[in-house]
Amino acid sequence: MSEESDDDMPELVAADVSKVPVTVITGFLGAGKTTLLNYILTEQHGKKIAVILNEFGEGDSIEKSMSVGEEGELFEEWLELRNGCLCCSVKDNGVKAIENLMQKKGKFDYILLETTGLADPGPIASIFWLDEELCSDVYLDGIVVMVDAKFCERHIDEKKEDGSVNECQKQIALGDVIILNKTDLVSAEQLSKLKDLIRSVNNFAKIVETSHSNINPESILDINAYGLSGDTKMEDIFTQRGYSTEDKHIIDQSVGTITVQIPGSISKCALDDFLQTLLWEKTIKNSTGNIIEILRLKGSMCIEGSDRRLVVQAVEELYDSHTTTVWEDDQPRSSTVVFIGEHCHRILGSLKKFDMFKLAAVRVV
Ligand SMILES: Nc1nc2c(ncn2[C@@H]2O[C@H](COP(=O)(O)OP(=O)(O)OP(=O)(O)O)[C@@H](O)[C@H]2O)c(=O)[nH]1
Ligand SMILES: [Zn+2]
Repeated sequence: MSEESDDDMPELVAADVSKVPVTVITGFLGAGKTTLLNYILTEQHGKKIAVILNEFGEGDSIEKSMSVGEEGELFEEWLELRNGCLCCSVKDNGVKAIENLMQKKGKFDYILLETTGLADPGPIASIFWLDEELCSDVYLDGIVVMVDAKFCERHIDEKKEDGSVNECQKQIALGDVIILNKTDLVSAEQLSKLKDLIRSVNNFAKIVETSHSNINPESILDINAYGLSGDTKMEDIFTQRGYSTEDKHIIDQSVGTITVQIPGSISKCALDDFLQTLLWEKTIKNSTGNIIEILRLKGSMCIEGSDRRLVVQAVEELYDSHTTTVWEDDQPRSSTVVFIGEHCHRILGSLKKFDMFKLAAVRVV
């Protein structure tokens, strides 16, 4: 055991069988989310899955269908959800839906939640990730983003009047798995170009190509993207996912991914100090003078005085960390941090002002 405070002890959520995983399915209007849920509910996969459709439309209150699939049969119930913009009011509605659902615990072992096409998955993810009451029942397994292979390029490139990041880029940035759907409607060349484009925004997510949302559920369920079982592969990312956008035509978009590796160990204090400046104070600028706005961050850290890795996860301004696996004696000690967000290019100079990044090497993608 390491000698750390209780705060640093691993919350072994993944090992807690009484908790139900939630996968959030997001993606642009008409990308194929409902088709995916229908497909999963009728496939034989040995799981009893509860689906929450959160398609808010016009009107005051909409009846929502919730299906619990059990050995191919569908038990249908109706959940009443109040209407409202998903981004700001999903907390009440989403939590209520899950709470109702939890009374039927035992009848299902997995929850899939479909958001509206225009939703920002950030706030939704934070609810399932960090809401204390809810988190005793469920945990966020990951965010799956459905991308329409035919129209994504147009959406990703859209400029918002206020200059903020558009929904499409935001969704892609927050995706743990990105499903490139409707591949039947594009050529191999278009598909390859689109993949480059997606990689230029989020180079960390797994990309799966499908048509008619026809997917092996294993690629999107139980992915444990919030790393509670120990993200030991993080260190390898720096060398393995060596994708480079050099020589490729990339649109003029500001959201991107960079991976930074720091040899040796760093102090927990220095890490917290950096994360709070980056995520809360938001005062760190890149070399072009633009504030770095993080959408998603993941880190596997080697902390001074600890014999275990510390996994850090952030979604927008929220972050959380927990100790995971033990460092083996022969493993070189290092930390890897993946930043996904706005103005993440050319940030090494700014990072090096923080002690923990003095020795850092960076890979920009
Ligand atoms: N050609 C083609 N059509 C598809 C594919 N996947 C889904 N569709 C069709 O696209 C339309 C939209 O699919 P949905 O599954 O309703 O998409 P959605 O993301 O749930 O849409 P919203 O909830 O309105 O945002 C439907 O008519 C589907 O049949 C595909 O791979 N290829
Ligand atoms: Zn839908």
